Amino acid sequence: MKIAVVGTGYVGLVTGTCFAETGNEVICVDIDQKKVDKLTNGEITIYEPGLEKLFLRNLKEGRLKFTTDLAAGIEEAKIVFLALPTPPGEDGSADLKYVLGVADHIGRLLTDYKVLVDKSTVPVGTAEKVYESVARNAKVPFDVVSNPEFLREGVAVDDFMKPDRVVIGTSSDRARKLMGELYAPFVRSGNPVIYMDERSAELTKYAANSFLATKISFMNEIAQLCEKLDADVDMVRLGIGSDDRIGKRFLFPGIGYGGSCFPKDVQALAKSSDEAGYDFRILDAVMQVNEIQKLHLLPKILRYFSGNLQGRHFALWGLAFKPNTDDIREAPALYIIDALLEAGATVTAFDPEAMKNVQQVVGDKIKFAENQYEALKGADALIIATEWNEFRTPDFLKIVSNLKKKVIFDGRNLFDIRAIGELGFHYESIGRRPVNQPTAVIA
Ligand SMILES: NC(=O)c1ccc[n+]([C@@H]2O[C@H](COP(=O)([O-])OP(=O)(O)OC[C@H]3O[C@@H](n4cnc5c(N)ncnc54)[C@H](O)[C@@H]3O)[C@@H](O)[C@H]2O)c1
Ligand SMILES: O=c1ccn([C@@H]2O[C@H](COP(=O)(O)OP(=O)(O)O[C@H]3O[C@H](CO)[C@@H](O)[C@H](O)[C@H]3O)[C@@H](O)[C@H]2O)c(=O)[nH]1
Repeated sequence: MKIAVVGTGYVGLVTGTCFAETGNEVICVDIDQKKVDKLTNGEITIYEPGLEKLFLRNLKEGRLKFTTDLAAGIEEAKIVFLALPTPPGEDGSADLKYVLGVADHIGRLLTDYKVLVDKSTVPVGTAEKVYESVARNAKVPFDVVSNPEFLREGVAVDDFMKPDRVVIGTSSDRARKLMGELYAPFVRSGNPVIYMDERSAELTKYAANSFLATKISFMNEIAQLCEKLDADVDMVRLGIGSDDRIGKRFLFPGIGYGGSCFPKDVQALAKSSDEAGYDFRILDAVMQVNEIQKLHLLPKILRYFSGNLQGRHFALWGLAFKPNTDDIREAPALYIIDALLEAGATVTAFDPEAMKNVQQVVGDKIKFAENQYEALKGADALIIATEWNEFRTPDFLKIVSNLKKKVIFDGRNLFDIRAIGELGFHYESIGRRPVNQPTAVIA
């Protein structure tokens, strides 16, 4: 089938590549000429494990093309995906200017029936708004479908190729049939395509992200309580996660959720709810807890250094909002850096993929190291903000020989408490007992 994907960012590129991989002819459209040139020349524009191989194969075999020309891009497509940004507006609601702007433009370009698909995360009622924008100028029939995307960065290819479910919101039999054909190769038995109306599909996306964010904030509160009651959150997590009704996943406490989706989507659902005259109390708590959690390590660090970080130097492992991505949007590490600098400390950071992006934001306010061990040189303590695999099993001898003292503040609970205690580290993590708490105040 011939399809077009408008917006070739994270979701657009994964969507286009994966549809090409299942034999479709895909044209991706973007307004960013530089991005389109790079992609056309075989240079991938996002870091996503496993994507480059598929991208290059489909580009080479001619199933995947890129253009800035919307008219040419959609001309022959039966289905046109809109994978455009929906950033938070000033009041927290999703800003639909990109989606509705393109919809308005597409109305003028339609020459035959097409299915237009909202792939972006959009509030309830957007499919109707898109329909109206297109209809203002369209002279041929068309349908608008809501098909929210549930992929996670870092495992996006797997999530797209083997989705837990595909949600398709449409009230048109014609659109339903075409969408069913397109997704047929992706859904295995037990992982269904779920058809519903457009509004329910739109809400499903926000409900999924908000529920997952709620799970995380809930566990972060349990972790806070563990610290107060001298319990261990890892034990509690195992204890509750083995109940199928709760499930093992997304129960990991840490320094809060970040990324381009959870923070903006929880906020947008709260705003939609407000506008609908419903006070969604849980969401307010989820956001408040997350704000507090991002800086949960700071009081621990301050306490260890007797309330004064002036002149202290810290090594920071991890900048991306989670491992296997270079994405730093709403990354907790950025909040920690700001707080440390404000307290008069200095920072040398290392991240396998995200250093370039952070450098663009913070400039020379912090230093960047070539590798994780170089970051430790002369530091008073190591802070861990992202759970990259290479940080999980480090060479502890190298840590000891580079750090000034054996002190680690771990925002992702990477190390076994007993093992790290035996190595003589002062180690503080999230919701677990501190190891080797000094009895004397550190000068
Ligand atoms: N990133 C994720 O993991 C993820 C997962 C699921 C859903 N989503 C949702 O998908 C949507 C897109 O997110 P993203 O992360 O891919 O965004 P992104 O910012 O990475 O990419 C958006 C792309 O759209 C392009 N663009 C902007 N205006 C355009 C126009 N008028 N015509 C053509 N192209 C235009 C930009 O140049 C950019 O390349 C958002 O609604 C987001 O909430 C994102
Ligand atoms: O137990 C957990 C799991 C995750 N996180 C944090 O939660 C954030 C989001 O993680 P994840 O969901 O893996 O990343 P995203 O790529 O942002 O994916 C989410 O947002 C996407 C965009 O909407 C959706 O498509 C995905 O289904 C949804 O998982 C990150 O900061 C993680 O560190 C935790 O703190 N504890």
